[in-house]
Amino acid sequence: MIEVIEARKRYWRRTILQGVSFKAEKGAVTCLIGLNGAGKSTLMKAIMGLTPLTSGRILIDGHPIGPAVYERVSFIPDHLTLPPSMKLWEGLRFMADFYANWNGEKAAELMKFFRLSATDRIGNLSKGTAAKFNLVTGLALDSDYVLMDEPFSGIDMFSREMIADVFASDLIEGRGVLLTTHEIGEMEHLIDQAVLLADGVVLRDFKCEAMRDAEGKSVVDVMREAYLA
Ligand SMILES: Nc1ncnc2c1ncn2[C@@H]1O[C@H](COP(=O)(O)OP(=O)(O)OP(=O)(O)O)[C@@H](O)[C@H]1O
Repeated sequence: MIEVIEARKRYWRRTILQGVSFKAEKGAVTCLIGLNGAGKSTLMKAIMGLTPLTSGRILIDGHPIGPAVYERVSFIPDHLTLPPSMKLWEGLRFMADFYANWNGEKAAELMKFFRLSATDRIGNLSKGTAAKFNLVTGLALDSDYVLMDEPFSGIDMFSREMIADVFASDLIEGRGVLLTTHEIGEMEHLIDQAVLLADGVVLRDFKCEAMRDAEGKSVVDVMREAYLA
């Protein structure tokens, strides 16, 4: 389980997170929702140790974040970070050389799943294809948790469906997924838990199925209530 406990973050004089707490369970898809600038990416980066919290704690399966736990968590940012001059196969080789927990078989399976061509150059990929390759590089790491920042952003409907299929496949099963997205409508059925952020605090934190069963509300319904109230 990823536990974020009373996370506070200040950039200079601006307070972005004012005591955010939530849990993202293994085997579940947890979605961080918030309007632009709510601090979603900041939280993701803090979990990966890429930006320090001003105060608060983050635990992965009970252990404070640090080098020992990073192999168990992979982070898929909202853009590809591999050099544009590389061909896809070179990017995969780079990942294999760099990460001890790289799983070549999984990478090959994902390349096939997304119908990507290993001889294409990263810099020439369309936005949606780059997003798919970005997912390949993150999901082919054998990690217990996967963090994804806006995996559906700017991607056409069919590519989104393809990415959604990965969520339902054994490539994800058993792992904990924490993602941010603006495209909540179509992706709602993939999400187990939603955490709504605003003004640096958690407005709502709920299990989607229980919310549907108990109150007949979709995630979008709860978002309307929370953000338009
Ligand atoms: N390095 C930084 N220095 C100063 N301010 C920053 C820095 N990084 C982020 N911020 C500010 O922190 C706030 C939260 O940013 P963050 O990227 O976490 O939001 P977000 O919820 O991911 O937004 P979006 O939905 O637009 O991606 C924003 O107002 C942003 O301008």
